[in-house]
Amino acid sequence: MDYTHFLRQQCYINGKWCDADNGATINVSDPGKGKVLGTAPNMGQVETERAIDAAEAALPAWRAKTAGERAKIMRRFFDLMIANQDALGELLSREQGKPFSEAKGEIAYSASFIEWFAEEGKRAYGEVVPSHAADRRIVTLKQGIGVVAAITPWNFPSAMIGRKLGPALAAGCTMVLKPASATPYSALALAVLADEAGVPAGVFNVVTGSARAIGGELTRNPKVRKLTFTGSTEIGVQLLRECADTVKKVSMELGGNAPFIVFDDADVEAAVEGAIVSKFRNCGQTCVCTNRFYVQDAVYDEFVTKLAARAKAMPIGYGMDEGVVIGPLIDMAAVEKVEEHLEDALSGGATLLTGGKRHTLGGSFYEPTVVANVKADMKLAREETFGPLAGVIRFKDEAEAIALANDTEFGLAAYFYARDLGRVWRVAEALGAGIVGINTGLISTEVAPFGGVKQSGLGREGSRHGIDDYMEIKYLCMGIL
Ligand SMILES: NC(=O)C1=CN([C@@H]2O[C@H](COP(=O)(O)OP(=O)(O)OC[C@H]3O[C@@H](n4cnc5c(N)ncnc54)[C@H](OP(=O)(O)O)[C@@H]3O)[C@@H](O)[C@H]2O)C=CC1
Ligand SMILES: O=C(O)CCCC(=O)O
Repeated sequence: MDYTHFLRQQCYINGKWCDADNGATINVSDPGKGKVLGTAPNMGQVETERAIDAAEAALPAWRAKTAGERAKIMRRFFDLMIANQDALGELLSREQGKPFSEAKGEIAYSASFIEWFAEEGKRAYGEVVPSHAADRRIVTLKQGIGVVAAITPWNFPSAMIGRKLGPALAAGCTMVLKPASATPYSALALAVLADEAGVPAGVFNVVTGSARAIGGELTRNPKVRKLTFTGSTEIGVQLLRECADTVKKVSMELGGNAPFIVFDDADVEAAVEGAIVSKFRNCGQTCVCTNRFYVQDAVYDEFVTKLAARAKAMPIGYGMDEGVVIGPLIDMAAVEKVEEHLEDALSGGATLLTGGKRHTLGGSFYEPTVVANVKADMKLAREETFGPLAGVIRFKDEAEAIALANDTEFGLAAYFYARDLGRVWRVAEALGAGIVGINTGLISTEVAPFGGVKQSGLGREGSRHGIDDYMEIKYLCMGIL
Protein backbone atom coordinates (compact mmCIF):
# COMPACT_ATOMS: atom_id res chain seq x y z
CA MET A 1 0.00 0.00 0.00
CA ASP A 2 1.30 3.46 -0.91
CA TYR A 3 1.51 6.14 1.80
CA THR A 4 -0.96 8.31 -0.14
CA HIS A 5 -3.66 5.74 0.68
CA PHE A 6 -3.42 6.95 4.28
CA LEU A 7 -3.14 10.67 3.52
CA ARG A 8 -6.65 11.77 4.44
CA GLN A 9 -7.49 15.46 4.27
CA GLN A 10 -10.74 15.17 6.18
CA CYS A 11 -11.54 14.61 9.84
CA TYR A 12 -13.17 11.50 11.24
CA ILE A 13 -16.29 12.03 13.36
CA ASN A 14 -18.84 9.35 14.22
CA GLY A 15 -17.36 6.99 11.64
CA LYS A 16 -17.64 9.53 8.80
CA TRP A 17 -15.02 11.58 6.96
CA CYS A 18 -15.90 15.26 7.02
CA ASP A 19 -14.72 18.81 6.35
CA ALA A 20 -14.98 21.82 8.64
CA ASP A 21 -18.53 23.20 8.56
CA ASN A 22 -17.29 26.37 6.87
CA GLY A 23 -14.89 24.48 4.59
CA ALA A 24 -11.81 26.15 6.11
CA THR A 25 -8.51 24.29 6.00
CA ILE A 26 -4.96 24.51 7.32
CA ASN A 27 -1.87 23.67 5.27
CA VAL A 28 0.35 20.79 6.26
CA SER A 29 3.95 21.03 5.09
CA ASP A 30 6.89 18.70 4.79
CA PRO A 31 9.50 20.29 7.10
CA GLY A 32 12.35 18.84 5.03
CA LYS A 33 11.39 20.25 1.64
CA GLY A 34 9.19 23.04 2.96
CA LYS A 35 6.58 21.96 0.40
CA VAL A 36 2.84 21.78 1.17
CA LEU A 37 1.79 18.12 1.49
CA GLY A 38 -1.91 18.85 1.66
CA THR A 39 -4.52 20.37 3.92
CA ALA A 40 -6.54 19.37 6.97
CA PRO A 41 -9.89 20.77 8.10
CA ASN A 42 -9.72 23.86 10.29
CA MET A 43 -12.42 22.80 12.73
CA GLY A 44 -13.56 24.61 15.84
CA GLN A 45 -15.97 24.42 18.76
CA VAL A 46 -19.09 23.23 16.90
CA GLU A 47 -17.44 20.25 15.19
CA THR A 48 -15.67 19.34 18.45
CA GLU A 49 -18.95 19.33 20.34
CA ARG A 50 -20.37 17.08 17.63
CA ALA A 51 -17.45 14.69 18.04
CA ILE A 52 -17.93 14.63 21.82
CA ASP A 53 -21.63 13.85 21.34
CA ALA A 54 -20.67 10.99 19.01
CA ALA A 55 -18.19 9.67 21.57
CA GLU A 56 -20.82 9.87 24.28
CA ALA A 57 -23.39 8.07 22.13
CA ALA A 58 -20.92 5.29 21.27
CA LEU A 59 -19.90 4.77 24.89
CA PRO A 60 -22.62 2.39 26.20
CA ALA A 61 -22.15 -0.23 23.47
CA TRP A 62 -18.33 -0.07 23.55
CA ARG A 63 -18.27 -0.26 27.33
CA ALA A 64 -20.72 -3.18 27.30
CA LYS A 65 -18.37 -5.36 25.26
CA THR A 66 -16.20 -7.74 27.23
CA ALA A 67 -12.53 -6.88 27.48
CA GLY A 68 -11.88 -9.92 25.29
CA GLU A 69 -14.19 -8.61 22.57
CA ARG A 70 -12.47 -5.23 22.62
CA ALA A 71 -9.09 -6.97 22.57
CA LYS A 72 -9.97 -8.85 19.37
CA ILE A 73 -10.73 -5.58 17.57
CA MET A 74 -7.58 -4.00 19.00
CA ARG A 75 -5.50 -6.96 17.88
CA ARG A 76 -6.76 -6.43 14.31
CA PHE A 77 -5.89 -2.74 14.67
CA PHE A 78 -2.35 -3.67 15.78
CA ASP A 79 -1.95 -6.18 12.93
CA LEU A 80 -3.06 -3.59 10.38
CA MET A 81 -0.56 -1.05 11.73
CA ILE A 82 2.27 -3.55 11.44
CA ALA A 83 1.16 -4.73 8.00
CA ASN A 84 1.21 -1.10 6.84
CA GLN A 85 4.32 -0.06 8.75
CA ASP A 86 6.22 1.14 5.66
CA ALA A 87 3.40 3.29 4.32
CA LEU A 88 2.56 4.73 7.74
CA GLY A 89 6.28 5.35 8.37
CA GLU A 90 6.64 7.18 5.09
CA LEU A 91 3.62 9.37 5.80
CA LEU A 92 5.01 10.13 9.26
CA SER A 93 8.49 10.91 7.92
CA ARG A 94 7.07 13.22 5.27
CA GLU A 95 4.92 15.25 7.64
CA GLN A 96 7.34 15.31 10.58
CA GLY A 97 10.77 15.10 8.96
CA LYS A 98 12.32 12.28 11.00
CA PRO A 99 14.37 9.62 9.18
CA PHE A 100 12.29 6.83 7.63
CA SER A 101 13.94 4.18 9.84
CA GLU A 102 13.01 6.15 12.97
CA ALA A 103 9.51 6.74 11.60
CA LYS A 104 8.99 3.02 11.02
CA GLY A 105 10.27 2.40 14.54
CA GLU A 106 7.71 4.89 15.81
CA ILE A 107 4.87 3.04 14.03
CA ALA A 108 5.93 -0.21 15.72
CA TYR A 109 6.19 1.65 19.05
CA SER A 110 2.75 3.18 18.57
CA ALA A 111 1.23 -0.20 17.64
CA SER A 112 2.87 -1.86 20.64
CA PHE A 113 0.62 0.18 22.96
CA ILE A 114 -2.48 -1.06 21.14
CA GLU A 115 -1.31 -4.66 21.48
CA TRP A 116 -0.15 -4.29 25.09
CA PHE A 117 -3.33 -2.65 26.35
CA ALA A 118 -5.60 -5.04 24.45
CA GLU A 119 -4.16 -7.67 26.78
CA GLU A 120 -4.03 -5.47 29.89
CA GLY A 121 -7.75 -4.72 29.51
CA LYS A 122 -8.42 -8.37 30.32
CA ARG A 123 -6.50 -7.99 33.56
CA ALA A 124 -8.13 -4.83 34.91
CA TYR A 125 -8.98 -6.64 38.12
CA GLY A 126 -11.00 -5.33 40.99
CA GLU A 127 -10.50 -6.81 44.44
CA VAL A 128 -12.22 -8.39 47.37
CA VAL A 129 -11.27 -6.43 50.49
CA PRO A 130 -11.28 -8.09 53.93
CA SER A 131 -14.27 -6.47 55.55
CA HIS A 132 -14.36 -4.20 58.58
CA ALA A 133 -17.70 -5.72 59.70
CA ALA A 134 -18.95 -9.32 60.00
CA ASP A 135 -22.22 -8.55 58.18
CA ARG A 136 -20.71 -6.72 55.23
CA ARG A 137 -18.59 -7.61 52.22
CA ILE A 138 -16.42 -5.19 50.26
CA VAL A 139 -15.64 -5.51 46.59
CA THR A 140 -14.05 -3.05 44.15
CA LEU A 141 -14.62 -2.81 40.40
CA LYS A 142 -12.59 -0.91 37.83
CA GLN A 143 -14.70 0.82 35.20
CA GLY A 144 -13.72 2.88 32.16
CA ILE A 145 -13.98 6.57 32.93
CA GLY A 146 -16.07 7.52 29.87
CA VAL A 147 -15.36 9.99 27.09
CA VAL A 148 -11.67 10.87 26.86
CA ALA A 149 -10.18 13.93 25.15
CA ALA A 150 -6.61 13.62 23.88
CA ILE A 151 -4.32 16.41 22.68
CA THR A 152 -1.05 15.28 21.14
CA PRO A 153 2.19 16.88 19.84
CA TRP A 154 4.05 16.85 16.53
CA ASN A 155 7.27 15.16 17.68
CA PHE A 156 5.74 11.66 17.84
CA PRO A 157 2.64 12.02 15.63
CA SER A 158 1.67 8.35 15.94
CA ALA A 159 3.18 6.98 19.16
CA MET A 160 1.75 9.67 21.43
CA ILE A 161 -1.68 8.70 20.14
CA GLY A 162 -1.09 4.95 20.38
CA ARG A 163 -0.17 5.17 24.01
CA LYS A 164 -3.34 7.09 24.87
CA LEU A 165 -5.72 5.29 22.54
CA GLY A 166 -4.57 1.80 23.59
CA PRO A 167 -5.51 2.09 27.26
CA ALA A 168 -8.62 4.16 26.49
CA LEU A 169 -10.05 1.55 24.10
CA ALA A 170 -9.09 -1.32 26.38
CA ALA A 171 -10.76 0.32 29.37
CA GLY A 172 -14.02 0.73 27.43
CA CYS A 173 -13.63 4.48 26.90
CA THR A 174 -14.33 6.46 23.73
CA MET A 175 -12.08 9.25 22.49
CA VAL A 176 -11.96 12.60 20.74
CA LEU A 177 -8.43 13.37 19.59
CA LYS A 178 -6.92 16.69 18.55
CA PRO A 179 -3.51 16.04 16.98
CA ALA A 180 -0.87 18.73 16.43
CA SER A 181 -1.63 20.97 13.46
CA ALA A 182 1.84 20.31 12.02
CA THR A 183 1.29 16.53 11.88
CA PRO A 184 -2.39 15.58 11.51
CA TYR A 185 -1.95 12.85 8.86
CA SER A 186 -0.53 10.13 11.10
CA ALA A 187 -3.50 10.67 13.41
CA LEU A 188 -6.00 10.48 10.55
CA ALA A 189 -4.23 7.35 9.28
CA LEU A 190 -4.95 5.74 12.64
CA ALA A 191 -8.63 6.52 12.11
CA VAL A 192 -8.48 4.75 8.71
CA LEU A 193 -7.07 1.64 10.38
CA ALA A 194 -9.36 1.81 13.42
CA ASP A 195 -12.28 1.79 11.01
CA GLU A 196 -10.85 -1.15 9.03
CA ALA A 197 -10.20 -3.04 12.27
CA GLY A 198 -13.84 -2.74 13.29
CA VAL A 199 -13.69 -0.02 15.95
CA PRO A 200 -17.35 1.12 15.94
CA ALA A 201 -18.39 4.57 14.73
CA GLY A 202 -18.02 7.25 17.41
CA VAL A 203 -15.53 5.31 19.52
CA PHE A 204 -12.50 7.11 18.03
CA ASN A 205 -12.92 10.60 16.57
CA VAL A 206 -10.25 12.93 15.18
CA VAL A 207 -10.72 16.70 14.88
CA THR A 208 -8.05 19.02 13.47
CA GLY A 209 -7.79 22.78 13.46
CA SER A 210 -7.83 25.63 15.94
CA ALA A 211 -6.08 24.54 19.14
CA ARG A 212 -7.82 27.17 21.20
CA ALA A 213 -11.34 26.48 19.93
CA ILE A 214 -11.04 22.68 19.97
CA GLY A 215 -9.10 22.63 23.25
CA GLY A 216 -11.59 25.05 24.80
CA GLU A 217 -14.51 22.73 24.02
CA LEU A 218 -12.66 19.58 25.08
CA THR A 219 -11.87 21.09 28.48
CA ARG A 220 -15.22 22.86 29.00
CA ASN A 221 -17.63 20.10 27.95
CA PRO A 222 -18.87 18.14 31.01
CA LYS A 223 -19.39 15.00 28.89
CA VAL A 224 -15.60 14.68 28.65
CA ARG A 225 -14.47 12.95 31.84
CA LYS A 226 -10.75 12.85 31.19
CA LEU A 227 -8.14 14.87 29.35
CA THR A 228 -4.82 13.35 28.37
CA PHE A 229 -2.18 15.71 26.99
CA THR A 230 1.39 15.52 25.74
CA GLY A 231 3.12 18.79 24.94
CA SER A 232 4.68 21.85 26.51
CA THR A 233 4.41 22.60 30.22
CA GLU A 234 3.00 26.02 29.38
CA ILE A 235 -0.03 24.60 27.53
CA GLY A 236 -0.35 21.75 30.03
CA VAL A 237 -0.73 24.22 32.88
CA GLN A 238 -3.36 26.14 30.92
CA LEU A 239 -5.31 22.95 30.19
CA LEU A 240 -5.14 21.92 33.86
CA ARG A 241 -6.72 25.23 34.80
CA GLU A 242 -9.41 24.83 32.15
CA CYS A 243 -10.22 21.29 33.32
CA ALA A 244 -10.68 22.42 36.91
CA ASP A 245 -14.18 23.81 36.30
CA THR A 246 -15.57 20.40 35.36
CA VAL A 247 -13.17 18.44 37.61
CA LYS A 248 -11.84 16.18 34.90
CA LYS A 249 -9.30 13.49 35.53
CA VAL A 250 -6.07 14.59 33.80
CA SER A 251 -2.87 13.01 32.56
CA MET A 252 -0.08 15.39 31.61
CA GLU A 253 3.13 14.44 29.85
CA LEU A 254 4.99 17.73 29.71
CA GLY A 255 8.41 19.23 29.14
CA GLY A 256 11.67 17.80 30.42
CA ASN A 257 15.22 18.93 31.09
CA ALA A 258 16.97 15.56 31.25
CA PRO A 259 20.46 15.40 32.78
CA PHE A 260 22.97 12.83 31.55
CA ILE A 261 25.75 12.17 34.07
CA VAL A 262 28.99 10.37 33.26
CA PHE A 263 30.92 9.28 36.36
CA ASP A 264 34.64 8.54 36.35
CA ASP A 265 34.04 4.78 36.68
CA ALA A 266 31.82 4.70 33.56
CA ASP A 267 32.53 2.85 30.36
CA VAL A 268 33.16 6.02 28.36
CA GLU A 269 32.64 4.42 24.94
CA ALA A 270 29.26 3.11 26.05
CA ALA A 271 28.40 6.50 27.56
CA VAL A 272 29.15 8.24 24.26
CA GLU A 273 26.94 5.73 22.45
CA GLY A 274 24.12 6.31 24.94
CA ALA A 275 24.62 10.06 24.68
CA ILE A 276 24.24 10.01 20.90
CA VAL A 277 21.02 8.03 21.12
CA SER A 278 19.57 10.04 23.95
CA LYS A 279 20.56 13.48 22.64
CA PHE A 280 20.02 13.19 18.90
CA ARG A 281 17.00 10.88 18.55
CA ASN A 282 14.38 12.71 16.50
CA CYS A 283 16.93 15.54 16.04
CA GLY A 284 16.81 16.27 19.76
CA GLN A 285 13.05 16.78 19.74
CA THR A 286 11.79 14.44 22.43
CA CYS A 287 10.81 15.28 25.95
CA VAL A 288 13.18 12.57 27.22
CA CYS A 289 16.14 13.75 25.12
CA THR A 290 19.19 14.66 27.15
CA ASN A 291 19.23 18.42 27.60
CA ARG A 292 22.45 18.80 29.63
CA PHE A 293 25.50 16.63 30.15
CA TYR A 294 27.50 16.47 33.41
CA VAL A 295 30.84 14.70 33.14
CA GLN A 296 33.30 14.04 35.95
CA ASP A 297 36.77 15.64 35.77
CA ALA A 298 38.79 12.49 35.07
CA VAL A 299 36.80 11.46 31.98
CA TYR A 300 35.65 14.88 30.79
CA ASP A 301 38.17 15.44 27.97
CA GLU A 302 37.85 11.93 26.59
CA PHE A 303 34.03 12.09 26.65
CA VAL A 304 33.65 15.48 24.94
CA THR A 305 36.23 14.64 22.25
CA LYS A 306 34.51 11.36 21.41
CA LEU A 307 31.01 12.85 21.56
CA ALA A 308 31.98 15.66 19.19
CA ALA A 309 33.56 13.21 16.74
CA ARG A 310 30.43 11.03 16.71
CA ALA A 311 28.11 14.03 16.34
CA LYS A 312 30.16 15.40 13.44
CA ALA A 313 29.83 12.10 11.57
CA MET A 314 26.03 11.87 11.74
CA PRO A 315 24.47 11.87 8.25
CA ILE A 316 21.99 14.73 7.79
CA GLY A 317 19.27 14.81 5.16
CA TYR A 318 15.66 14.41 4.16
CA GLY A 319 13.84 11.79 6.14
CA MET A 320 13.18 9.60 3.12
CA ASP A 321 16.80 9.61 1.92
CA GLU A 322 18.85 6.46 2.49
CA GLY A 323 21.09 6.34 5.58
CA VAL A 324 19.97 9.65 7.10
CA VAL A 325 20.00 9.84 10.92
CA ILE A 326 19.42 13.57 11.42
CA GLY A 327 16.41 15.15 9.72
CA PRO A 328 15.19 18.74 9.83
CA LEU A 329 13.81 20.46 12.89
CA ILE A 330 10.05 20.89 12.86
CA ASP A 331 10.14 24.59 11.90
CA MET A 332 12.25 27.74 11.90
CA ALA A 333 11.13 28.70 15.42
CA ALA A 334 12.81 25.49 16.61
CA VAL A 335 16.02 26.47 14.78
CA GLU A 336 15.93 29.91 16.37
CA LYS A 337 15.61 28.38 19.85
CA VAL A 338 18.73 26.26 19.25
CA GLU A 339 20.57 29.35 18.01
CA GLU A 340 19.51 31.38 21.02
CA HIS A 341 20.75 28.70 23.43
CA LEU A 342 24.04 28.31 21.55
CA GLU A 343 24.67 32.04 21.40
CA ASP A 344 23.99 32.36 25.12
CA ALA A 345 26.50 29.56 25.86
CA LEU A 346 29.23 30.88 23.58
CA SER A 347 28.90 34.43 24.83
CA GLY A 348 29.28 33.08 28.38
CA GLY A 349 32.57 31.34 27.56
CA ALA A 350 31.56 27.88 26.28
CA THR A 351 33.70 26.27 23.55
CA LEU A 352 32.21 25.08 20.25
CA LEU A 353 33.55 21.62 19.34
CA THR A 354 31.43 20.79 16.30
CA GLY A 355 28.39 22.08 14.41
CA GLY A 356 27.05 25.43 15.49
CA LYS A 357 25.30 26.44 12.30
CA ARG A 358 22.40 25.81 9.94
CA HIS A 359 23.10 23.04 7.46
CA THR A 360 23.76 23.79 3.80
CA LEU A 361 20.54 21.92 2.89
CA GLY A 362 18.78 25.08 4.10
CA GLY A 363 15.35 25.30 5.70
CA SER A 364 15.21 23.95 9.22
CA PHE A 365 18.22 21.62 8.93
CA TYR A 366 20.75 22.26 11.71
CA GLU A 367 24.08 20.58 12.32
CA PRO A 368 24.49 18.33 15.38
CA THR A 369 26.37 20.58 17.77
CA VAL A 370 28.55 19.95 20.81
CA VAL A 371 29.83 22.63 23.17
CA ALA A 372 32.20 22.15 26.10
CA ASN A 373 32.96 24.25 29.19
CA VAL A 374 29.28 24.93 29.67
CA LYS A 375 28.10 26.41 32.99
CA ALA A 376 25.07 25.29 34.92
CA ASP A 377 23.31 28.65 34.69
CA MET A 378 23.38 28.87 30.90
CA LYS A 379 20.08 28.71 28.99
CA LEU A 380 20.88 25.36 27.39
CA ALA A 381 21.10 23.80 30.83
CA ARG A 382 18.07 25.51 32.31
CA GLU A 383 15.50 25.42 29.49
CA GLU A 384 14.44 22.59 27.19
CA THR A 385 16.35 23.21 23.91
CA PHE A 386 14.40 20.60 21.89
CA GLY A 387 17.10 20.46 19.22
CA PRO A 388 20.48 18.92 18.30
CA LEU A 389 22.60 20.91 20.75
CA ALA A 390 24.67 19.11 23.41
CA GLY A 391 26.27 21.19 26.16
CA VAL A 392 28.74 19.50 28.50
CA ILE A 393 29.36 20.65 32.09
CA ARG A 394 32.26 19.48 34.28
CA PHE A 395 31.74 18.24 37.86
CA LYS A 396 33.94 17.01 40.73
CA ASP A 397 32.00 14.53 42.85
CA GLU A 398 28.78 12.55 43.20
CA ALA A 399 27.06 15.01 45.53
CA GLU A 400 27.71 17.89 43.13
CA ALA A 401 26.40 15.89 40.15
CA ILE A 402 23.18 15.00 41.97
CA ALA A 403 22.65 18.56 43.13
CA LEU A 404 23.19 19.92 39.60
CA ALA A 405 20.95 17.29 38.02
CA ASN A 406 18.11 17.99 40.44
CA ASP A 407 18.34 21.77 40.21
CA THR A 408 15.38 22.15 37.84
CA GLU A 409 11.62 22.45 38.01
CA PHE A 410 11.38 19.49 35.60
CA GLY A 411 11.61 15.78 36.42
CA LEU A 412 10.87 13.53 33.46
CA ALA A 413 13.96 11.50 32.47
CA ALA A 414 17.52 11.36 33.81
CA TYR A 415 20.45 9.22 32.66
CA PHE A 416 23.75 8.23 34.17
CA TYR A 417 26.69 5.98 33.44
CA ALA A 418 28.60 4.35 36.31
CA ARG A 419 29.78 0.87 37.24
CA ASP A 420 30.16 0.98 41.01
CA LEU A 421 27.08 -0.82 42.33
CA GLY A 422 26.75 1.32 45.45
CA ARG A 423 26.93 4.48 43.37
CA VAL A 424 24.36 3.12 40.90
CA TRP A 425 21.81 2.64 43.68
CA ARG A 426 22.61 5.91 45.47
CA VAL A 427 22.32 8.02 42.33
CA ALA A 428 19.25 6.19 40.97
CA GLU A 429 17.43 6.81 44.25
CA ALA A 430 18.54 10.44 44.55
CA LEU A 431 17.61 11.66 41.06
CA GLY A 432 14.35 13.64 40.97
CA ALA A 433 12.93 12.09 37.79
CA GLY A 434 10.13 9.71 36.88
CA ILE A 435 12.42 7.72 34.56
CA VAL A 436 16.10 6.90 35.12
CA GLY A 437 18.26 5.35 32.39
CA ILE A 438 21.28 3.62 33.94
CA ASN A 439 24.04 2.76 31.47
CA THR A 440 21.56 3.25 28.63
CA GLY A 441 20.30 6.20 26.64
CA LEU A 442 17.10 4.57 25.46
CA ILE A 443 14.31 4.00 27.97
CA SER A 444 11.16 3.90 25.87
CA THR A 445 9.02 0.75 25.80
CA GLU A 446 5.34 0.02 26.18
CA VAL A 447 5.99 -2.35 29.10
CA ALA A 448 7.39 0.32 31.44
CA PRO A 449 5.64 3.25 33.17
CA PHE A 450 6.52 6.50 31.37
CA GLY A 451 5.91 9.81 33.11
CA GLY A 452 7.37 12.66 35.09
CA VAL A 453 7.51 14.27 38.49
CA LYS A 454 7.46 17.99 39.38
CA GLN A 455 6.44 20.18 36.40
CA SER A 456 7.03 17.36 33.92
CA GLY A 457 3.60 15.96 34.45
CA LEU A 458 0.99 13.81 36.11
CA GLY A 459 0.22 10.13 35.58
CA ARG A 460 1.98 7.25 33.84
CA GLU A 461 1.61 5.92 30.32
CA GLY A 462 2.40 2.35 29.24
CA SER A 463 2.94 -0.64 31.54
CA ARG A 464 0.28 -2.29 33.68
CA HIS A 465 -0.22 1.08 35.40
CA GLY A 466 -1.12 2.94 32.21
CA ILE A 467 -4.70 1.69 32.06
CA ASP A 468 -5.49 2.98 35.57
CA ASP A 469 -5.49 6.56 34.29
CA TYR A 470 -8.50 5.63 32.14
CA MET A 471 -10.46 3.86 34.87
CA GLU A 472 -12.28 4.70 38.06
CA ILE A 473 -12.42 2.44 41.09
CA LYS A 474 -15.94 1.77 42.32
CA TYR A 475 -16.33 0.35 45.81
CA LEU A 476 -19.33 -1.89 46.54
CA CYS A 477 -20.31 -2.35 50.16
CA MET A 478 -22.75 -5.30 50.57
CA GLY A 479 -24.80 -6.10 53.63
CA ILE A 480 -25.31 -9.87 53.91
CA LEU A 481 -28.17 -10.02 56.42
N1 LIG B 1 6.45 16.81 26.14
C1 LIG B 1 6.64 16.74 24.85
O1 LIG B 1 6.75 15.68 24.31
C2 LIG B 1 6.64 17.95 24.02
C3 LIG B 1 7.20 19.11 24.46
N2 LIG B 1 7.19 20.19 23.66
C4 LIG B 1 7.85 21.41 24.13
O2 LIG B 1 7.01 22.50 23.84
C5 LIG B 1 7.68 23.41 22.99
C6 LIG B 1 6.68 24.02 22.08
O3 LIG B 1 6.12 23.04 21.19
P1 LIG B 1 4.62 23.16 20.72
O4 LIG B 1 4.32 22.35 19.56
O5 LIG B 1 4.31 24.60 20.59
O6 LIG B 1 3.85 22.48 21.93
P2 LIG B 1 2.39 22.76 22.42
O7 LIG B 1 2.29 22.37 23.84
O8 LIG B 1 1.98 24.13 22.04
O9 LIG B 1 1.51 21.78 21.49
C7 LIG B 1 1.14 20.48 21.83
C8 LIG B 1 -0.32 20.23 21.46
O10 LIG B 1 -1.14 21.13 22.20
C9 LIG B 1 -1.99 21.86 21.30
N3 LIG B 1 -2.29 23.17 21.83
C10 LIG B 1 -1.56 24.31 21.73
N4 LIG B 1 -2.20 25.33 22.34
C11 LIG B 1 -3.36 24.82 22.84
C12 LIG B 1 -4.44 25.37 23.56
N5 LIG B 1 -4.48 26.66 23.92
N6 LIG B 1 -5.47 24.56 23.91
C13 LIG B 1 -5.45 23.25 23.55
N7 LIG B 1 -4.46 22.69 22.85
C14 LIG B 1 -3.41 23.45 22.52
C15 LIG B 1 -1.20 21.88 20.01
O11 LIG B 1 -2.04 22.20 18.93
P3 LIG B 1 -1.49 22.96 17.63
O12 LIG B 1 -0.47 22.07 17.05
O13 LIG B 1 -2.70 23.09 16.79
O14 LIG B 1 -0.93 24.25 18.10
C16 LIG B 1 -0.66 20.47 19.99
O15 LIG B 1 -1.66 19.59 19.58
C17 LIG B 1 8.76 22.59 22.31
O16 LIG B 1 9.82 23.37 21.86
C18 LIG B 1 9.15 21.66 23.42
O17 LIG B 1 10.04 22.31 24.29
C19 LIG B 1 6.59 20.14 22.44
C20 LIG B 1 6.02 19.02 21.95
C21 LIG B 1 6.05 17.80 22.70
O1 LIG C 1 8.73 13.47 23.55
C1 LIG C 1 7.77 12.83 23.93
O2 LIG C 1 6.81 13.29 24.55
C2 LIG C 1 7.63 11.45 23.54
C3 LIG C 1 8.58 10.59 24.20
C4 LIG C 1 8.92 9.53 23.26
C5 LIG C 1 9.15 8.27 23.99
O3 LIG C 1 8.19 7.67 24.43
O4 LIG C 1 10.30 7.91 24.07
